[in-house]
Amino acid sequence: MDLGTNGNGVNSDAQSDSQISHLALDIGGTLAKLVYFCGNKRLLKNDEVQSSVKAGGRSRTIIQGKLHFTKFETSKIDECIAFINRKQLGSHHPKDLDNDRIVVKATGGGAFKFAELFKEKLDFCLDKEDEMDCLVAGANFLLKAVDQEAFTYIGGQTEFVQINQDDLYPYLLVNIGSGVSMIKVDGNGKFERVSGTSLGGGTFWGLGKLLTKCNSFDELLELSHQGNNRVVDMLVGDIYGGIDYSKMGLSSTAIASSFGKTISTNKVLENYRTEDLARSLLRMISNNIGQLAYLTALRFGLKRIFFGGFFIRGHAYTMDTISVAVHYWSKGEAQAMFLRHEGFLGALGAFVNYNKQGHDNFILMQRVEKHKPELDGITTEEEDSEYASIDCSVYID
Ligand SMILES: Nc1ncnc2c1ncn2[C@@H]1O[C@H](COP(=O)(O)OP(=O)(O)O)[C@@H](O)[C@H]1O
Ligand SMILES: CC(C)(COP(=O)(O)O)[C@@H](O)C(=O)NCCC(=O)O
Repeated sequence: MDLGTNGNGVNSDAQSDSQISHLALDIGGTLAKLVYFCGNKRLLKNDEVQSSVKAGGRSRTIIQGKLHFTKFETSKIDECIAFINRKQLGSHHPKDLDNDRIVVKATGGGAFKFAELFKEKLDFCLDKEDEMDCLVAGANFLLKAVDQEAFTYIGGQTEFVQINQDDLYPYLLVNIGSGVSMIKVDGNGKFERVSGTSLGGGTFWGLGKLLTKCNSFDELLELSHQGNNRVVDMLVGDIYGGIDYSKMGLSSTAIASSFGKTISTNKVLENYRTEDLARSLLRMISNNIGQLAYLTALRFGLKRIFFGGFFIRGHAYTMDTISVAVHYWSKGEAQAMFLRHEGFLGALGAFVNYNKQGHDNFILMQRVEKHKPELDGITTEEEDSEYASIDCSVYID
C-alpha cells in the first residue's frame, strides 16, 4: 500500500521506526501555546495494514500516540523556537510546493507577527488560521473527544460534566486570555463572536505586576492564595455599619467597591500586603468577567457557559469567583464550566484544522474514544505539568 511521503521527500514507505511528530501553534499576546502529536510509525504487519481505515476514499494508516501540550511566554519566543528545533517537531509535515518550506498551522496574532522569524529559524511556513475559528474548533474537539474535560467548580468541589453530544449546542465560549472574547457556538464552524472585554488576563497580570512587583504570573497567583481581599475592598457592611443591605439582598460581606477601602485611610501602596492586593485584584477581574459572561448568555438565551484561556490556570479562587458570579446573577439558571486543557483551545483548533485546505492527505484527528486522562496529568521533562497529554490516534497517509 502506498503510504505516500511525509512531504519531505522521504518516502514513508521506508516504514522506519520513526517518531511521527506534528505540531500546531497559538501565539497570543502573552503566551505561545504548542500542541504536538508524538507517535511511532513502525513496520506494519500484514493484518495491521489490512486494518487501515478507508477515509475519504483512500486507505489511511492509523498511528497511535499522544497529544502533548506546552507553553512559552510570547516575549521569549526564541525559547519556543529552540524547543521545536530540539525535539525536531514538524519533521513529518508536508512542504509548501511553492517555497519548499515546512507547512505548520498557526493561529493568534503572533502567527502574523513572527511569521518571518519562524521562516528564518526553522524554515517553517506558518499556515495562518483564524483565532476565533481555532478556539471554537479546539473547544468542540475537546468536548466531543475527551471524557472528563469539562467540569464545574463550586464551593471547592470539582464535578466533571458528562457532555451529551446531541445537546452540546448552543453554548457560550468565554476565552480569557490577555483580553476576553465571548463566542456564541452553534455547531462545528458555526459561531459568532458576540462580545469581549479588554479587562482580561493581561489586566490582572499587568496591574498585578505594578501593584506587587511580582516577577512572574505564578508568583502573583501564589500571593493571591494567601491574601484577604477585605483589607482592600469596601464591603457593604463597611458602608452599612456592619449590617446587610437586606432590602436589596446585599449581605454585609458582599463587595460594594473593589479597592474602595484604600480611599478612607492615610495608607499608601507600600502599607498594604501584596497578598491582599493580589487577592482583591483577582476577585475584581474574575467577578467582572463572570458577570459580563452571564449578561451575554442572558442576551442570547444560553444556559451553558464554558470558560477557557490561560488566565484561569485551574486556580480555585478564580474559578470559584466566576462560578459564584454566574450562579448569583443568573439566579442558578446558568452554569459556569471549565476545561482541563483551558489554554490550548486555539492551538488544538489549529491542529484539528490540518484536514482542511488540501492537507487531507496529511493528518486527520479521529474521535478519541473514552479517553480518561490521568487527573494529575502526564508529563515529560518539557511538558507543562498542569496539562495532561491525551492518548489519541490519527490517520496519516
Ligand atoms: N506563565 C504565565 N505567564 C504569563 N501569563 C500567564 C501565565 N499563566 C497564566 N497566565 C495568564 O494567562 C493570560 C494569557 O492567556 P492566553 O490564553 O495565553 O492568552 P493570549 O493568547 O493572549 O496569550 C495572561 O495574561 C495571564 O493572565
Ligand atoms: C484581541 C483578542 C481577540 C486577542 O486574543 P488573546 O491574544 O487576548 O487571547 C483579545 O485580546 C480580545 O478579544 N480582546 C478584547 C477586545 C474587546 O474589547 O472586545
